[in-house]
Amino acid sequence: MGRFLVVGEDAIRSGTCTDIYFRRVVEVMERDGVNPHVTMEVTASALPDPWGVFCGLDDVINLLEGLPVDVDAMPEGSIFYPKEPVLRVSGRYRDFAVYETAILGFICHASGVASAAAHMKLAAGGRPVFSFGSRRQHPAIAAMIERAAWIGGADGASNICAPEGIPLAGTMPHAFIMCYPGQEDAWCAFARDAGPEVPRVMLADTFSDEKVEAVRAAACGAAAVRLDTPRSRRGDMRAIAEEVRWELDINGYPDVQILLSGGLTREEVAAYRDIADAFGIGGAIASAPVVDFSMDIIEVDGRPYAKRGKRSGAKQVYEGAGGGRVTLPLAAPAPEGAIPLLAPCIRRGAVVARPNMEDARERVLSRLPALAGEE
Ligand SMILES: O=P(O)(O)OC[C@H]1C[C@H](OP(=O)(O)OP(=O)(O)O)[C@H](O)[C@@H]1O
Ligand SMILES: [Zn+2]
Repeated sequence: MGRFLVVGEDAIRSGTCTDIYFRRVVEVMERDGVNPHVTMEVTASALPDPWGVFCGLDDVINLLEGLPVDVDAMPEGSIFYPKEPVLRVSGRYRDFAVYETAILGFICHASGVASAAAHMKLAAGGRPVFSFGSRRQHPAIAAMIERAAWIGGADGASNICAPEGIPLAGTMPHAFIMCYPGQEDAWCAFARDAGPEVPRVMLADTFSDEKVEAVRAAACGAAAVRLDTPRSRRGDMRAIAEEVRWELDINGYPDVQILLSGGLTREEVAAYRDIADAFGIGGAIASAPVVDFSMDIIEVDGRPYAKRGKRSGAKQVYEGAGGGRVTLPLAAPAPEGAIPLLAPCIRRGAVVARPNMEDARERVLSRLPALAGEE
């Protein structure tokens, strides 16, 4: 273990970062010479919302590359529904058993974040949503969090360690304001000295009433004000934002925008999207509940075989022209005109298709309008 309590890549890659029972049963099976060829499928029996966004496949492919397994999966960014297989792994059980923990960990966490970002994006009704919550998670996974938020549809991320290609978004912390004699000193310093590419978004909730500070910040060159009003003062946040809008307009700042942040929920974003110009979302995306995926044997030595509660046999998920979905046995004929969603990713250890972050994001964004009706 290095300087921080973080499990390193080697431990993950070697299968050491796993649940002890996998190691124990593999040892028993080794002694008994048991190692059947199995096919396992990953499904979520239930979801907090009608649908989720599949994410985290990139890490799974990197993990399994080179192992004697075949992997098929929905592309990252696919919308999935309860009980639909999103991933399938085939091989001799002992050759990949210990990786189940990491496989599930990668996709449960990333899919939870991406799903929350997508639902938040829908709630915002087209208004920009920025991922401000990497501070709500362990820093070692900041890049994963921001990648998943971006794939889910977030319009930018606050953590500098976000993967290349994700626009960085940030404003200013309250601490900055408090390091200057007064708000104007801080706002004017920011307006004057921040880099030319930095949007002049200024906090307008530190010491005085938001509508007063907003006009004062606008006078210091704010292009937008961020209202991060503490819960103890929040009351009717909508009314506060409406007043701020009114005062900015009547004082000659109709172009100064309003960015809301601070513990915002999906419901609040939906309620404020007509009065706010953008949202900074932390915990509601970064700390979203993980998707409760499980990984289950559904074939042994080529025969359908599943435990209670799971459907046996390898499956394919088809999407029809109108977005209708059906899950059929893999060997069944494809419905006319339907698109099969699970595609080969690894064949005998060789990667045949590698996820692409931008393709995944586009896959989500292209589906969001149709999904609005399913919220
Ligand atoms: O949705 P949340 O989980 O609340 O996080 C969203 C915002 C709110 C928080 O404000 P503060 O805690 O006031 O931090 P700062 O003053 O540094 O902006 C910080 O700016 C986060 O980026
Ligand atoms: Zn603050």
